[in-house]
Amino acid sequence: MSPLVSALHLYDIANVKGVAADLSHCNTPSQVLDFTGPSELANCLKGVDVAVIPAGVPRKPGMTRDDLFIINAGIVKTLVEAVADNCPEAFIHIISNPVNSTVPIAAEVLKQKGVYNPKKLFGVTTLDVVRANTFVTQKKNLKLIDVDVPVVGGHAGITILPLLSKTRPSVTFTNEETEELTKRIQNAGTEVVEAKAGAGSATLSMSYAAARFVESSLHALAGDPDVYECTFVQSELTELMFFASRVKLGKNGVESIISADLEGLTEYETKALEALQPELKASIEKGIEFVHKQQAAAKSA
Ligand SMILES: NC(=O)C1=CN([C@@H]2O[C@H](COP(=O)(O)OP(=O)(O)OC[C@H]3O[C@@H](n4cnc5c(N)ncnc54)[C@H](O)[C@@H]3O)[C@@H](O)[C@H]2O)C=CC1
Ligand SMILES: O=C([O-])CC(=O)C(=O)O
Repeated sequence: MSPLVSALHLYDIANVKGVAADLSHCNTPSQVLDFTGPSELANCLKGVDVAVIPAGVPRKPGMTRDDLFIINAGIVKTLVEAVADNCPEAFIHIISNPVNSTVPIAAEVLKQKGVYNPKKLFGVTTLDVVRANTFVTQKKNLKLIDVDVPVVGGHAGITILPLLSKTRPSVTFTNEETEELTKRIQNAGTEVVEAKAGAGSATLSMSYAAARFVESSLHALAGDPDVYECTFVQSELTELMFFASRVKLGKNGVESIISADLEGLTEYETKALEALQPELKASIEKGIEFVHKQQAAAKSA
């Protein structure tokens, strides 16, 4: 790995074994980073090319991802402020939920700091693709390495939309299979939360997904011309300000958004795409409003 390309997982580095991380300039042990204060955080962020933010509380059974907003919104805002101040050119990967709102929060913070680059802010939705690929592989007796299902929309419930008709290699599904697989992929996070019965949400699979997305980012930064991932980014694919889709990654972040995935959708996918938009719009607006309210409160204080 080029010394210029370093990745910093802002918290719980042990969770992302396999991520290429250059933490030599940090004073803390690299296994578990426990930032003791803003100056240590600032030191660790200097010169970082990829900053990953997974900090925050996970769900317990019965909660939606949106129920985490009340705690995680402020955490993400604070950490993105630190990224803006110390490594404004970095790719920023937001894992903390609710991703549908925390990414818009991050965008507003970066705008306030005058360093927003929409091509370098990513909501990490890789786990949805990992799950879609796994479940399709199991259902159709394929080889996991061959399968790629684009997952678009957002990262919560019905906003997660696997485009099964666009599966590569080409696979056909009955209506029942499409419905069953779509629901399974949309509910997979909740399935894990319930199985863990209060002990948190997906961690190992998330670590794998985070590592995959960081590795793809490092390849893009290193000049690899063929890097594609699904991610929740500022987008003009729909009327929504942010939308997850396949994107081509390059040295400067998002090089292009792959619009072809939304062409020629099945009737099921078209309806699901329409149905997800009001919920996703509300989550995006909630994130933006949170930052604006905090800004107004700070001004009047
Ligand atoms: N985007 C995705 O696909 C996924 C997102 N998640 C989300 O990732 C987040 C973390 O989940 P887990 O790692 O399982 O939770 P966890 O409880 O195991 O770890 C959270 C970490 O955040 C740290 N933290 C809490 N407040 C902080 C602050 N103010 N500043 C810095 N660090 C702070 C905690 O000390 C802890 O180390 C949750 O919001 C969860 O919903 C989890 C899985 C998948
Ligand atoms: O479901 C959760 O709370 C964690 C998450 O985002 C996922 O596993 O996809």
